[in-house]
Amino acid sequence: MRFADWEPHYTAILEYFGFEREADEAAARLLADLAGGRDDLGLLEALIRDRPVTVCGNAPSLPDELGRIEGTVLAADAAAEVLVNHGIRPDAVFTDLDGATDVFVDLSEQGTVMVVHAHGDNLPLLRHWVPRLPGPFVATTQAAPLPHVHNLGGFTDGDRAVFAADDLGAAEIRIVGFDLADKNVDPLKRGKLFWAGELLRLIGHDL
Ligand SMILES: Nc1ncnc2c1ncn2[C@@H]1O[C@H](COP(=O)(O)OP(=O)(O)OP(=O)(O)O)[C@@H](O)[C@H]1O
Ligand SMILES: Nc1nc2c(c(=O)[nH]1)N=C(CO)CN2
Repeated sequence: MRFADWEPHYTAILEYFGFEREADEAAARLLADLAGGRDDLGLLEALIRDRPVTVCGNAPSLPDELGRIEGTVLAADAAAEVLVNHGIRPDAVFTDLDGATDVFVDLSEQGTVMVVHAHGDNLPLLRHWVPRLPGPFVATTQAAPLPHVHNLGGFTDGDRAVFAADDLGAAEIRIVGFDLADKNVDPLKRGKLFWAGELLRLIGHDL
């Protein structure tokens, strides 16, 4: 999605949550510095283009849906750990790092593409984790893109993975481990899941 098409949705999200665009922009600049020019978007695209892709969210239903996974596996944040615990190494992990553990470092060492998202509320996490991830790396922002910091559209880790699969030409996108009506989450998370649903509908996924 072009930034001009994404921007109205982004502005609405900033307003809804009271997030600051300037803070997101500062985070994107920090991530650009920390990444030091690493940019494996081409590798991510090669994993996705013309292939069936499964995006795994971290709803409590994920373990029961593992049998539906096929093709390239994109994990949303802590869903990666659930997959690893069931013997599945994701091809890429989309993360703002709030679910990061040393499992992410192991995955990075094994060649999983880490798609790390900068926003105004994760600067300390970026500083902590980015230097510890040695493998393939893609930097993303929800604000205007910078050189080597991409904006493929989307907001939460899960819907951003679906936007990336869509943008990078997946042959088919299967979505598992998403429960956007989950009541066992705090109000902030409920708002994020609401927006995930709105954004996914925009690109033809009505969950
Ligand atoms: N019921 C659910 N609970 C949690 N995550 C869900 C759910 N349904 C779908 N997801 C997707 O799974 C992603 C990863 O979930 P995780 O629990 O790791 O959330 P998170 O790190 O708090 O995510 P985010 O920071 O994007 O809100 C979420 O970003 C969301 O897109
Ligand atoms: N500023 C800001 N941006 C975000 C945040 C957040 O908590 N703060 N959380 C996200 C996904 O959970 C995505 N983007």
